[in-house]
Amino acid sequence: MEMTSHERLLIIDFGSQVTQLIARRLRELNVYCEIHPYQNVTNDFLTNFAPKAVILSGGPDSVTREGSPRAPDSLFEMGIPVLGICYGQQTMMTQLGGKVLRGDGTAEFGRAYVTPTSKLTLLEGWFLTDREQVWMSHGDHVSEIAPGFQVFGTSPNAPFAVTADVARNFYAVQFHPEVHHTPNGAKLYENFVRIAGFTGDWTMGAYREEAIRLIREQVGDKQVICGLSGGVDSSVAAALLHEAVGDQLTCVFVDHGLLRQNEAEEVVTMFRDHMNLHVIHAEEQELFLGELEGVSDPETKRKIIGKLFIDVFQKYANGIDGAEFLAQGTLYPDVIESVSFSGGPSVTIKSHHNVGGLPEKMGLKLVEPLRELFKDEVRVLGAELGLPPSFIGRHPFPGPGLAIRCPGEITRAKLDILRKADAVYIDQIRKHGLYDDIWQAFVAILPVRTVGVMGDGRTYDYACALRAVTSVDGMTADYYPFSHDFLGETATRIINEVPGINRVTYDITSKPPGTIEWE
Ligand SMILES: Nc1ncnc2c1ncn2[C@@H]1O[C@H](COP(=O)(O)OP(=O)(O)OP(=O)(O)O)[C@@H](O)[C@H]1O
Ligand SMILES: O=c1[nH]c(=O)c2[nH+]cn([C@@H]3O[C@H](COP(=O)(O)O)[C@@H](O)[C@H]3O)c2[nH]1
Ligand SMILES: NC(=O)CC[C@H](N)C(=O)O
Ligand SMILES: [Mg+2]
Repeated sequence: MEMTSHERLLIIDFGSQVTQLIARRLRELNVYCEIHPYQNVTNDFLTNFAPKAVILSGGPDSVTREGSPRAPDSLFEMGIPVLGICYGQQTMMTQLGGKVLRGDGTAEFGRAYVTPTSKLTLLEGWFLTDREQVWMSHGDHVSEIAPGFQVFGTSPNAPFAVTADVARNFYAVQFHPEVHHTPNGAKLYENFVRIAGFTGDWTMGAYREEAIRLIREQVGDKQVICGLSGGVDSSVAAALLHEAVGDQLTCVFVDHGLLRQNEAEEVVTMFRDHMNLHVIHAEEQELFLGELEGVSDPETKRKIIGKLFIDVFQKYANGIDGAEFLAQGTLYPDVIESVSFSGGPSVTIKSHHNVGGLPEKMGLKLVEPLRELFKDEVRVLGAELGLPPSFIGRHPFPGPGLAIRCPGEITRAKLDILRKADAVYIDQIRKHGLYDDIWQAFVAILPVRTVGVMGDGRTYDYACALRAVTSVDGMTADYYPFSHDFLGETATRIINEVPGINRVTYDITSKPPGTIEWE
């Protein structure tokens, strides 16, 4: 589904680890943008996409290497503003007649300071002092700027830190304005989209209207099955579909035996009684747990679960006359990560069950009305649709559920222990009023047993890890700084209240280098 009527900005991805942050900064400015890997951006693609401006991302390759990626040459003939970042700057210079060198001891990794050398609209409001902190991550450097370009800012190891051809609206910077370590970097994007003439027409109110129209167009008079988990994404997707096609919608809530304590009852009651949705409660515990028996490899678990989800949706669709569509709450980060499946420049970290885990041939056609959105945008849309705050504010819960919080082999006994521990932990978090400060929190049961002493007796039980992170969209995350008192009290409660656990640890890994889930 494409949102064609908005002003569009194109981000050409050269494989930087932080490309999605460029998209985030733009979305915050109410500018619609899409990221596409450089391989896909041909001259024809550019013409069809009709961007109002283009940003070239950073990337791991070196423009000095023969055959390294380039932007399509026609880009520079389109008469639209272009911003090149790091690798993007380097390829722009190379393609427009400048020079880039490798080595020479001018690498910069980490913090650096840029000093302005003349006034530039792109930098307006940026230099609050005589220099700005930026984040650099480059081995190559521009040694000669292209004809038409001028220097507007320098850093000790990047004499061409900010360059521009003002007449053609081409801008090129060596640092990364999209990361938090460039504290005022958002200002550059704000100036860039202003220069390009964006009006900021990307709002959730507009999105709602347009999504409803597109769903109606796509679905016609057919029936839609919606995978409903009770999570934020599928709840918002279901509400949107319900508004669009009314009783042509049937939601299927799959209980795969990997849900949290009381989750099934809560979700089914909420949607049936309070939202008037037609919900099928699919009791498929035996199917999922049976297929997962003896499996301990994380990717194998994910693939099995992804396939079974589709089998189950298909099974229920077969029972409904005219059911041709499957709706899912897939978000933009899921899509970005799935790019690597189609040969994009970045590597696959894990297969999200609803994208990478999908079978190649499917009988049902997908309806994914949230495909362009980040999590925080989905929450705004949910509020717009009138979902209760208790649902909009829920912590995310992954489709594969407790399977990926039980590293190693999954057993029913371990799942029971995990459910109890998780319930105590979340209860603690709520009691201390911390739920809304935390982006996601859960317990993982570890595949080790440890020795303890309780009531003068020896115990030999499982260890568990508590996880709690802060984040905006799950793409990067920090661990939550609980007080020691909170951690101590929670550990005591879990050990006292949950038979089978005798040791509690707190996971203080950020993402990256860790991921949020354990598998
Ligand atoms: N137990 C389930 N039953 C039916 N569909 C599910 C289930 N779990 C996940 N899905 C489907 O997979 C999609 C992706 O799952 P994901 O966990 O990313 O989203 P969510 O559960 O809707 O929201 P959240 O990320 O807040 O948990 C969901 O939107 C939903 O369509
Ligand atoms: O629906 C989902 N299907 C999946 O296969 C999946 N894997 C991870 N997650 C959720 O995604 C966010 C980022 O997780 P990671 O840092 O562990 O990759 C976190 O919010 C995770 O809970 C998933 N959600
Ligand atoms: N972060 C980047 O885009 C790096 C570009 C290029 N690989 C360099 O080392 O200079
Ligand atoms: Mg979920």
